[in-house]
Amino acid sequence: MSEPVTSADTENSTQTTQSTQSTERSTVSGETDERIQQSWLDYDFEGEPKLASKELDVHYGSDHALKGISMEIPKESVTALIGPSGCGKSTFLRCLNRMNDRIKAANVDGSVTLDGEEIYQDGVNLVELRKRVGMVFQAPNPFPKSIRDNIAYGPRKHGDIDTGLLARLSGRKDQKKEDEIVERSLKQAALWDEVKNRLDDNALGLSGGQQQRLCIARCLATDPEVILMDEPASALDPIATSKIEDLIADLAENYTVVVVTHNMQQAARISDQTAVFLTGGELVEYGDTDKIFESPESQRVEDYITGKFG
Ligand SMILES: Nc1ncnc2c1ncn2[C@@H]1O[C@H](COP(=O)(O)OP(=O)(O)OP(=O)(O)O)[C@@H](O)[C@H]1O
Repeated sequence: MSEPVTSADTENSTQTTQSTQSTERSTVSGETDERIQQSWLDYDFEGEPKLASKELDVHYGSDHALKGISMEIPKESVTALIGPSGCGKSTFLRCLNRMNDRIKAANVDGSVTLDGEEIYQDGVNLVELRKRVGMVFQAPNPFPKSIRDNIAYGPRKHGDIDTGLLARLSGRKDQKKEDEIVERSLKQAALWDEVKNRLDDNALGLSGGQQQRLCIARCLATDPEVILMDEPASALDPIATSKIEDLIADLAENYTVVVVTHNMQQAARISDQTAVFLTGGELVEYGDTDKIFESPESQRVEDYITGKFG
């Protein structure tokens, strides 16, 4: 097991030994504060982790946004990342498919592995990585193209659908493959029945909830293994939100889903495990969702989930 890298506060020092590796005492604002150094790498689950971060630090210039995050994410499950605004949830999510590489000020140190392979090593093909680890954003962002073109865009770009001259001239076979991918992806995203008769309409004509399911279908079309979702339902009404939540539960049967949410009830409803980040970019607690919400180890986590701050 690797070294403890993340610290967390508790007042009730009844922590299980499962994730506690050493303790030290310090005084904060005159009050006794038990600081516990913890590694969340030993969160106990069956099988190999799909993703693992080790001692992951992110700076934006001099701003230390994530501090020594170590955790393992089980495959084919839903992992929720919760915590107050600015605690680094989105930053952590973006580390999992190297989207932070696109942010000039971002400096990432530490390790992230996908199926045991380091994604921060030289020579990693970022297009291939982001095909395996897809992403869905907060605001639905369909391309201003037809529903069909939105779904087929990725597979065409990755060469899963041949768009070369020969394919275009011989036509039918390639069209059949495209039709199959479009239908499969829309069905997986629970949108097929609503759009099957208007695949050539502009995607911007769909409702917000439909657009978000289209974006999920677009992500699924390239056959990812992991789906990262950054507050995928925060812009949607309750009915559309409930459809997205049902969809996330279904997707977890075949995909590893990591979802950032501000909504704690949503995290409790949809996730198998929950990671609680708190101000300062620390991962304070990580474990089974039921345990986190019913009997967290950390007083700070309890205060956060009971609404005392955040
Ligand atoms: N592109 C960026 N450039 C500079 N600083 C950034 C950038 N993105 C995030 N930060 C900073 O990093 C810290 C963590 O931000 P992040 O967006 O990851 O938090 P979050 O928990 O997802 O917040 P929210 O819930 O409000 O979306 C914040 O202090 C934020 O200001």
